[in-house]
Amino acid sequence: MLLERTLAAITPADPGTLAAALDRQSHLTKPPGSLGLLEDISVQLAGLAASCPPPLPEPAAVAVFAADHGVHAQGVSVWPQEVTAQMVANFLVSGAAVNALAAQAAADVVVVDVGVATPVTVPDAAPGRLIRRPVRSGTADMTSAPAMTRQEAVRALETGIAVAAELVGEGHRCLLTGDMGIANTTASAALIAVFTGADPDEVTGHGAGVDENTRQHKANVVRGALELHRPDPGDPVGAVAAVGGLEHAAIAGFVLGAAAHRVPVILDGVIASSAALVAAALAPDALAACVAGHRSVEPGHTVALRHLGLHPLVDLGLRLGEGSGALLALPLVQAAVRTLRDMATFDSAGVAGKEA
Ligand SMILES: O=C(O)c1ccc[n+]([C@@H]2O[C@H](COP(=O)([O-])O)[C@@H](O)[C@H]2O)c1
Ligand SMILES: Cc1cc2nc[nH]c2cc1C
Repeated sequence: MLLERTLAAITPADPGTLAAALDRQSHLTKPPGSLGLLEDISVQLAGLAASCPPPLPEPAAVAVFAADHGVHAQGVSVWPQEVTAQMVANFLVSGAAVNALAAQAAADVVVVDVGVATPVTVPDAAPGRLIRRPVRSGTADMTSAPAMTRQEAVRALETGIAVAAELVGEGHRCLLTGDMGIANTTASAALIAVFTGADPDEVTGHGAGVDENTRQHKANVVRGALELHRPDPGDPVGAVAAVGGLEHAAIAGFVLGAAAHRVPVILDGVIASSAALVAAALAPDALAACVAGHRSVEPGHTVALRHLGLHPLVDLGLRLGEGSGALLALPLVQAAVRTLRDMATFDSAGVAGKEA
């Protein structure tokens, strides 16, 4: 099975290359540590590629995984479910934030329908790329049934793995996660509560704009679903099937696929990080490929990042999704590799080192 083969292919960063990259960083013409997180990212990517310096993470592609959520029926979002399909159409005509930010960062955009509930109307001659791999038409309402079956969760995971393989096969050397799914911050909060042990109230936020009363209702919806299914963090497929979303499972697979190909993957916001919790529970070494693009204002995102041990590159008060925060971080990840690759050492530049 593709999932099992992918998990078996994920191995830790190369320790010798990590050491070589750390050593090179300490000889570059700057006070050691002065490039902050960029130094850490450059060392991480060297270890991932087992090459110092690592290849530049370009060209890049963002995959926007789109799906719908049965839990929408509980009144957890202020937006109608049809917006998911309508935004997919908008991505395909380049009208969304992801398109503008991808153009700025020179990244390709692919949209993957893993379970949009409303038929997607693709405008004539739309320039965008849509991969149609629906696993089912939206999830079931997690407050009364598992969101999906285990088999469906595996199919969504394997769809994400296959999309990562496709993009790497085309020559992409940096993958970015994106998501679109009305009500998906509810499923994200549920997953974060499962994998971090946090209380639902602590990890449930305002999503795409619910008021405080609705946020509290949303936290209670999450609490009810967790009491009903009692998802086990030791069974990540079962957990994502019970309270996750099709895009969450697909993004988890996308992360695993990137890690198996030893290509970095820049995570977007709270949806991506909740999916990364699933991926890391399946294969902890997948984290060697993960970079946190940004910190979303959604409270569960901070909790998930802390649990994953990831440090977000930018913190701009974003709460959009679509891959927006990952795209804004992409030039920073590329810059990190350039510093390790292109800077002179104290020796080569004839710059005096620190005094003893
Ligand atoms: O990326 C984030 O952290 C993020 C935070 C809040 C909302 N969103 C986006 O908003 C949608 C979900 O919001 P909601 O309120 O319907 O759950 C979905 O399409 C997400 O991409 C995304
Ligand atoms: C308009 C809109 C655009 C989005 N993009 C990602 N999530 C979204 C949610 C809404 C509501």
